[in-house]
Amino acid sequence: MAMASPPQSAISTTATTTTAAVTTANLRVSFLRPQFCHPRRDFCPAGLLISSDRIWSSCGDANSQRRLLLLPPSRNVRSAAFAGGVSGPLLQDAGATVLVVAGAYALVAGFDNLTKRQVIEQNLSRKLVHILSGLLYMGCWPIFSTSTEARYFAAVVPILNFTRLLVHGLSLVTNEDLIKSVTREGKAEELLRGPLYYVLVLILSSLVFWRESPVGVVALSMMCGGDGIADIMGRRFGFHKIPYNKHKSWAGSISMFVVGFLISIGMLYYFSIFGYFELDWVWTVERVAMVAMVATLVESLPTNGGLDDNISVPLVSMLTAYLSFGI
Ligand SMILES: Nc1ccn([C@@H]2O[C@H](COP(=O)(O)OP(=O)(O)OP(=O)(O)O)[C@@H](O)[C@H]2O)c(=O)n1
Ligand SMILES: C/C(=C\CO)CCC[C@H](C)CCC[C@H](C)CCCC(C)C
Repeated sequence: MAMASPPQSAISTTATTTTAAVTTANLRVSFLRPQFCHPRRDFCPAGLLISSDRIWSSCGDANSQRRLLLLPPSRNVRSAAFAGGVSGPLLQDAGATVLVVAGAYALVAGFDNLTKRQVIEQNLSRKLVHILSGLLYMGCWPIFSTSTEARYFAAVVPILNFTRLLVHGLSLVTNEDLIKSVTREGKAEELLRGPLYYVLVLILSSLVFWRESPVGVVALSMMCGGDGIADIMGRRFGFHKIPYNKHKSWAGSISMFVVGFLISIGMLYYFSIFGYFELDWVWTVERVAMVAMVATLVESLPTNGGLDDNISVPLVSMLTAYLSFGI
């Protein structure tokens, strides 16, 4: 990220002290429009704009459209679980990891059970697992501690699922239940495509963006909620096909745009409640709408069996969100 390089003469003692005290890994971020910038600020060498209680990072020159507010972990961040200092961050993260691993296992087993009992058909089960697993996974992020290592603990869950998919996909171990819940045709090797890419994206998002950036939150919302609903709605109501792709329908794409947009806004609001970032909502709605539009367009394109939606949708969402949000 390009940081403004402020004049050396403008460095204040307060700025230097505060900068030293704050490590990047422990910072929370806020994306605000220029008019939200704190009026009282001095420059420091790292490109951080220091105010009395907040640290601003400039993503360009002084007139840049983007401003990034970095906050040290503080009283503002709410921990959803294991509150209090008794357990310590390590224990909290270990507990949260065990809980989410169990949740992931229960989700897949639960949908397998529903499919076996013929409560829902296999394809609907697969799409509901697609929608719910990523969204619930993201929804669990606040139960991890505010420590630097928290994201690595959280990433353990998709990493374990990655290993599980690999082992079963390569038929090293056979588990018909897993195959039934997450594949289209019930073939083991299918685990090595869509589902594997899906968990890879979860790993990437938690390690790179974590809960501190709207980029990962929006990309996962589009992949899980948007792309998942396009299939469900498209298969049921997709009578009118898109002119350039006879396999996709207006109903699927419009549902993807609307639901992906709403879930993205909902998830951003959810994380802002916990204080991980603050957003100017009018500005955010515009940008999320743009990301949803680009992701929907890319999803609707013919691929001829090429690029999987679980790669194209999150990657293009990340890129668009990165360009529009600024990080
Ligand atoms: N914009 C969209 C997206 C999907 N669909 C419907 O949902 C089905 C599955 O779409 P998609 O998930 O893109 O297909 P595949 O990649 O073949 O399947 P999957 O990703 O689920 O493995 C399509 O055949 C179509 O009926 C649609 O109508 N409009
Ligand atoms: C069917 C899928 C993709 C095809 O488009 C999704 C596959 C999902 C994985 C097998 C399971 C992933 C679990 C998540 C990493 C964690 C979910 C935790 C939550 C608490 C349920």
